[in-house]
Order: sequence, then structure tokens, then C-alpha cells
Amino acid sequence: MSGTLVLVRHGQSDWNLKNLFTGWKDPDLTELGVKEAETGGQALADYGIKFDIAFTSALKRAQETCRIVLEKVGQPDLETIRDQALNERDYGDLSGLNKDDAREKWGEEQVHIWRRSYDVPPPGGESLRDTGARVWPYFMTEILPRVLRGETVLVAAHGNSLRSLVMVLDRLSKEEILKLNLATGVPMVYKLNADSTVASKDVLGDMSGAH
Ligand SMILES: O=C(O)[C@H](O)COP(=O)(O)O
Repeated sequence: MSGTLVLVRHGQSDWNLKNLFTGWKDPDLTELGVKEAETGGQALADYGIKFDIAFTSALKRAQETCRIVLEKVGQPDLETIRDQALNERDYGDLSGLNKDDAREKWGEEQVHIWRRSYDVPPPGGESLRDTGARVWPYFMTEILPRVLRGETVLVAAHGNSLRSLVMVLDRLSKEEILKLNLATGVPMVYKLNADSTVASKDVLGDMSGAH
């Protein structure tokens, strides 16, 4: 066994609350989002986690979640690396549109395909495969080597940038990834083997409400 990788999606943002496609736009956490980050952080504290380093995206909602989690585990000053490689999938022309309005305009099925399929990009934006094509190399060069050295690493990022990682870690097919939704503020604790396969995965919270 090597180290531990903790993935956590940011808490609810203003635009999650307003049901808007967000992507690379940069809204703040809502009050509930702050609470979700606190709950996730407390779950990690109760689990007994101490991190060696944290990674987050270039977007406020993930950075703020990261900060809250680190505060809850008693490591407010931990080194934190921010990189846009971990940003949310770019939703392109959908960014800022209401998700229900989009369903009315283009149909439920098409919007689901844009949101959850592996390789169909929304207009002007990134597919999950495109997102993975920037997240995965960053993970391989900056994050995974630390975990394989035995470190405990926090990654606070986004629904789709994390789905692209979970797809590979959990060996999900293109069909399985369609059904995977990550709840806001719920940490996933992966212990990795020396060959970087997953030895164990603990989900510290309820993923069932994610949509
Ligand atoms: O960018 C967004 O709108 C959300 O963070 C994730 O959206 P999704 O659940 O529609 O992929």
C-alpha cells in the first residue's frame, strides 16, 4: 500500500443554487455550500486524516472549500497548490444558462448527454474526455507521484474534473460514467497500491442526493 488521495467536490455555489451551467465562471459558495465544506472537513477530521499537501483549481468555490476543509482538519496553513488544470469542465456556450431552460430548448436527453456523456462536448465547450485530457496529465505528474511516495493528498475540485479522475481510478466504462454524479462537499478517500490501483475507497457522506 502507498498513500492516500482525498477527492472532494466544492460545496454548493451561487450558480448551483440558481441552477445555472457554471464551468469556468467563478461564483462564490452559498451559505449551504460553506456548511457542506465544513461537514466534509469534519468527516475527514473524524476519520483522522492529516494531509501533506493540498491541490485545488483556479476557481473560488474550490479554493474556498479547500480552505474550509483544511481548517476543519486543523491544518489551516498547509501548502496548497492552485492550478487551472483542475478547473471544472468548460461548459462553453451553455455557461450562465439555466439548466431547465436548456432542457426546454434542446430536450432532456440532449442536455443529459452534454452533462454526463464521456465524449460529446457541449457547444463551444469541453467533453468529459477533453476535461480528462488536461486533468489526467496534471494528476499523473503533480499528484500521483506524491501519493505513491506515501503522502496524504487533498484535491478540492469540481463535479466534472473529479469525474474524469474517478472514471480512471474506479475503472468505469463510458456507460457507467454517464450515471456517476458527485455530491457537493462529500469526501472520497482512496488508498492506492504501489502500482497505483485502488486498494480501498471510503465515501464520507451521502452521494445519493447528487444529480
Ligand atoms: O459547471 C457546472 O454547472 C457544475 O459545476 C457542474 O454541472 P453539471 O452537474 O451540470 O455537470
